[in-house]
Amino acid sequence: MNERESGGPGHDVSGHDVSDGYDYVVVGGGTAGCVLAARLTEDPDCRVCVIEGGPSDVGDENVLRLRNWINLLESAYDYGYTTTEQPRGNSHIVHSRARVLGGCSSHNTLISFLPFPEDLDEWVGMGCAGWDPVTVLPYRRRLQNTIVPVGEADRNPIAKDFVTAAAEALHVPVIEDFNRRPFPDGAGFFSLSYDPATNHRSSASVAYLHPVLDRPNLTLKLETWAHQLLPAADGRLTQVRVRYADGSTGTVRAERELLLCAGAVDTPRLLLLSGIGPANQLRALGIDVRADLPGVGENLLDHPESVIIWETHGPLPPNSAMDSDAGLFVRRDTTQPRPDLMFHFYQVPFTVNTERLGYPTPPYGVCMTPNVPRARSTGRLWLRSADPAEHPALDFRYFTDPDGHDERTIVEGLRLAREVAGTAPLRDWLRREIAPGPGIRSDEGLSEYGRRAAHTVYHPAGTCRMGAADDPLAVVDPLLRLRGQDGVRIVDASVFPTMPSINPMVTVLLAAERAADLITGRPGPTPEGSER
Ligand SMILES: Cc1cc2nc3c(=O)[nH]c(=O)nc-3n(C[C@H](O)[C@H](O)[C@H](O)COP(=O)(O)OP(=O)(O)OC[C@H]3O[C@@H](n4cnc5c(N)ncnc54)[C@H](O)[C@@H]3O)c2cc1C
Repeated sequence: MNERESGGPGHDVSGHDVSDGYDYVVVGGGTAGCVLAARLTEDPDCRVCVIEGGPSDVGDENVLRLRNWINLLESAYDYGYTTTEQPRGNSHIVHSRARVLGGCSSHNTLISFLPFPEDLDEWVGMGCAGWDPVTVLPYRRRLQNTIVPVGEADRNPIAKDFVTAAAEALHVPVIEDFNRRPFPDGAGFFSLSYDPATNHRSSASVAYLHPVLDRPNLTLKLETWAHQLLPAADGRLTQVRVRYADGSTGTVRAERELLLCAGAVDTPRLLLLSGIGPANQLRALGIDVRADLPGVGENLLDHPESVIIWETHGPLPPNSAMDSDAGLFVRRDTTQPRPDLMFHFYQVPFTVNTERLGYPTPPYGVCMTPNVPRARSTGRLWLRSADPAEHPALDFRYFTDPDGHDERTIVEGLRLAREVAGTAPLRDWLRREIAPGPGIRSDEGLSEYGRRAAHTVYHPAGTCRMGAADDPLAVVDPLLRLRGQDGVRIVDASVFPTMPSINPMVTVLLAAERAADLITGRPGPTPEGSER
């Protein structure tokens, strides 16, 4: 498997990879990469190579068992990116990104929401023709993941009581299936990509790759790190330099296209290391500029959240799918059709950020994590050096939007969380509020606490955004082709021009399904009038 290079950078080399080549080389066997690899190898004559930095998930119960997700954070399955100093937020957030086949769909919580039609309308408004809801949402019928509402046996009594209390306190409906139709607000158990009988993931890897691993036209190169894109002899950018697990290096060539699916941190990182990005930044690091694309690494999006924690009167019943099985959507701006505040309810106390601020960890507890569905603060990512091993800098610029929308959303979220907690039947489980504590009630106090205890919902996106030809920060066109370079497309969360209001994994899956059609020319699914 580990072919050694026999030529220099920028030239064809005579190793196995380059002489044989593949039709498509998928860089990153993550959420989007698994979809593409499975779809493209449906044609037995199409040879596909997947380069994945992490190990296989096949037979690995650590990964496959959904409820173990929290133990994968900051483990050997995690690249563990950090942030730059966040003057108005929390500088200590670790941005977990999965290092395993299936990518983040192999270590996330698999909450599965379709994007709202208006989320996709926004993309069209940003110049992304062809990404309208009528075209994109019917791809839900192509998704191979098993997406189901949390199973009855996994519905913990306290989570049920949270749903009842939230609906009662905030006058929102209880929603049985969040994916049935668009909703302005509501409380309920989430839909998850999992098997309720076994608690096994229905990740992109499980759903798309496991069934086709024996296809002779599919090659997986695991624990293999892509660190530079190179042109082939014809000038097309279709070669990629890789480092194998044993430290040897090689070059892998795509005869048709390179498909970058390394995610919202590593796809722009790879482009920058290949001399594609803001020219001044690259020159300052001594990297030869191949293309001045100012948008690479810009538009770093996320869903920021905060946390409010209660101690419970005693231990909770143990059943759960993944400890955050229910949630709440609130629409504060009633002129809008979509919610503008979301909560996850955790039946465990999530104290990683509050402990650092000096709050105690209760023996038994729960928390709510209000988040900002369409945050207005955007950040950027850049290389710290030309060393491919050094992590890039991630500056999310949390809570810096000039009109204070993001901070206000968190403050109002903390207040609404207290209303829910004060409502029966949830109220009867709770002994006392641990963080921020009942003494903190002013807007200023709640904002200060909410921002310092803030976390991420782990949804970075947008760093190679898709856009029209006249968008100076667009990195790919609406066909996902890298601007100004022949032979490369990007298919992952980095192409999102704006953040969908919901947890984004299904949007990544839909985008990858659509990308497979864009690549092969296969027609998309027929539109339906009432998709969802
Ligand atoms: C802890 C956590 C919880 C989350 N929970 C949810 C949730 O419940 N619901 C939801 O909708 N979203 C959730 N998300 C977000 C969601 O999982 C991601 O947005 C989505 O999976 C991203 O898909 P992707 O294809 O863009 O990237 P990824 O799935 O991250 O795939 C990137 C792949 O590329 C590989 N790679 C990266 N760089 C290289 C390189 N240079 N060479 C070779 N391989 C490389 C990585 O190993 C990885 O496998 C969560 C994320 C995390 C981290």
